[in-house]
Amino acid sequence: MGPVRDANPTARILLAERQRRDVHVVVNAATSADGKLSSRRREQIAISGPEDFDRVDRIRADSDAVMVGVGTVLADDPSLTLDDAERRERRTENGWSPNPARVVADSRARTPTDARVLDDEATTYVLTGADAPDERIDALRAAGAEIVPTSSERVDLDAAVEQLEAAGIDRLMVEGGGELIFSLFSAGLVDELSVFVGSTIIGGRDAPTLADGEGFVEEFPALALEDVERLDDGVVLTWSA
Ligand SMILES: NC(=O)C1=CN([C@@H]2O[C@H](COP(=O)(O)OP(=O)(O)OC[C@H]3O[C@@H](n4cnc5c(N)ncnc54)[C@H](O)[C@@H]3O)[C@@H](O)[C@H]2O)C=CC1
Ligand SMILES: Nc1nc(O)c(N)c(N[C@@H]2O[C@H](COP(=O)(O)O)[C@@H](O)[C@H]2O)n1
Repeated sequence: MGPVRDANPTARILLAERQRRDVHVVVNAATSADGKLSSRRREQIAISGPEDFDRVDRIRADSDAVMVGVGTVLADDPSLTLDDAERRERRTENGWSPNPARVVADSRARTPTDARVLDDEATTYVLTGADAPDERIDALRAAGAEIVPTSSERVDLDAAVEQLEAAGIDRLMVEGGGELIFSLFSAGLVDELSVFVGSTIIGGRDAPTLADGEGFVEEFPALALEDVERLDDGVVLTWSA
């Protein structure tokens, strides 16, 4: 990775940002052939297949925590736990929790108290912003969430990652959605990006894409292509950042 970054001044700036943290951040997502994460109705779509879901499960198993934005919780209600019982067992044998912890970036503490990420299967950290209502924070705490407060309107991802690191999270997998992924690139926090690109077109200017947010206009994060793999009816592309 070193020589690739050194050859690129933009990457050098991002590297300087990233060196402040030791947490390794791996972003993983599935997109349609036209780069969409889901339809404009924000309904979860089966973009990939069983081989890719197994690959996702493997990355989860190797992670200390799996993170999503609250938009994904509200749209998909994911569990973010491991499907494969043997992987859970192996983690336990290694002295880890059976499932990785879960992390939700949720500025205003909108995560529903009956969301699957708040079940008893794993520790769940909810990262909040300065404007999160106290009663919502109390409700999430009562539902079992560990609140990680930050002091900006949207979650200050740099500060939040620092707090997660202090809680023992060294390897953080991020599963989306597009708003959160853009912000992580913007903060220079991404180390690795894996995208399953499927063989379907979703279309729609309002459908979420891999990196939404405001978009970059001057400096664009540079990636180095590390691997290309055929899987299911698509391809997995892996870059280092
Ligand atoms: N195909 C795939 O691999 C995946 C698809 N998705 C899809 O993505 C869509 C959800 O994506 P989005 O709407 O983009 O929501 P998101 O999951 O990126 O969450 C965005 C929300 O997170 C909160 N947030 C707090 N701090 C933030 C920060 N610093 N930066 C950005 N957001 C911050 C805000 O409330 C913001 O509205 C759903 O349709 C879901 O189905 C989600 C995950 C994976
Ligand atoms: N890798 C992948 N392939 C697809 O085809 C998808 N639709 C998604 N979506 C995301 O996967 C997460 C599901 O989590 P659980 O299995 O419920 O734990 C969720 O975040 C979806 O948005 N991913």
